[in-house]
Amino acid sequence: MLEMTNVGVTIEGDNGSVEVLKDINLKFEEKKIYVMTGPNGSGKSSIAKTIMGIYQPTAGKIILDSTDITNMSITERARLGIGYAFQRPPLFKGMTVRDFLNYAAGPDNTIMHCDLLYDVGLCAQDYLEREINASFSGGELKRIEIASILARNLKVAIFDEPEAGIDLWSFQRLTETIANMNIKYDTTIVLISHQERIIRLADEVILVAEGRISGITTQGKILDDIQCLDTGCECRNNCIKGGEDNQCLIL
Ligand SMILES: Nc1ncnc2c1ncn2[C@@H]1O[C@H](COP(=O)(O)OP(=O)(O)OP(=O)(O)O)[C@@H](O)[C@H]1O
Repeated sequence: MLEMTNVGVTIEGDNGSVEVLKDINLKFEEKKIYVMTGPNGSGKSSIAKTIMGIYQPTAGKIILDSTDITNMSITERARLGIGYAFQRPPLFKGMTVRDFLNYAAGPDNTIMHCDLLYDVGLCAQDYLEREINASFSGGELKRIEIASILARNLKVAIFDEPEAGIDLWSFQRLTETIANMNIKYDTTIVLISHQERIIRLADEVILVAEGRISGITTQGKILDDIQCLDTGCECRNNCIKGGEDNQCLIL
């Protein structure tokens, strides 16, 4: 289990300090799928980065299976089995897709490169020997990043807006793959998303607002709140139509 207790994060920048997270208390259990959702700028990615060690807590504790990881580096946390697929994946110049997946999976791995790329909707033959440079589209980069997380047998896998840039056809396969990862390896999965189809995967939905946890609820409750009206052209309550496939999004 991964547990955050009273976690706060303040970042020192050129224009003074910014308190990005305040008093975060969360428990992520094994084998469960969590979806974190909330308005833009509410702190979802910051929670993910704090779990991964990219941001260091300025208050509170983070415990993974009774090990205190609060002050551990990104590398140490990665070794313990925490993985984070970025919202905007970085480029890895000079590395081919094959090298990158091998690096992610670690030495002596037995990963099936073709299967991994298939799971994210890419054709292995077209991609494996290509260098990960600026010639890749945003959607391609995103899928390769997700494949690198699927390559690892993780305790906690965090996917930051996995749907961004992924077409509708590949999306179906991707959600099945994420759900299978959860069953096959007992991985705790944390998905950051505004999408109804992602929320449908959730055992629990975590609501984030203004750097705090504003609620923990079920997918049923959230989906009730964001269902479209029968006319199919409006969303209820505090939601609007948007996104690439014109879904209802939580404001
Ligand atoms: N390194 C940083 N320096 C300064 N401010 C930061 C930093 N990281 C995050 N913030 C601020 O903290 C707030 C939360 O950002 P975060 O990226 O966590 O939001 P989010 O909920 O993931 O948003 P989105 O849905 O738009 O991706 C924002 O106001 C952001 O500008």
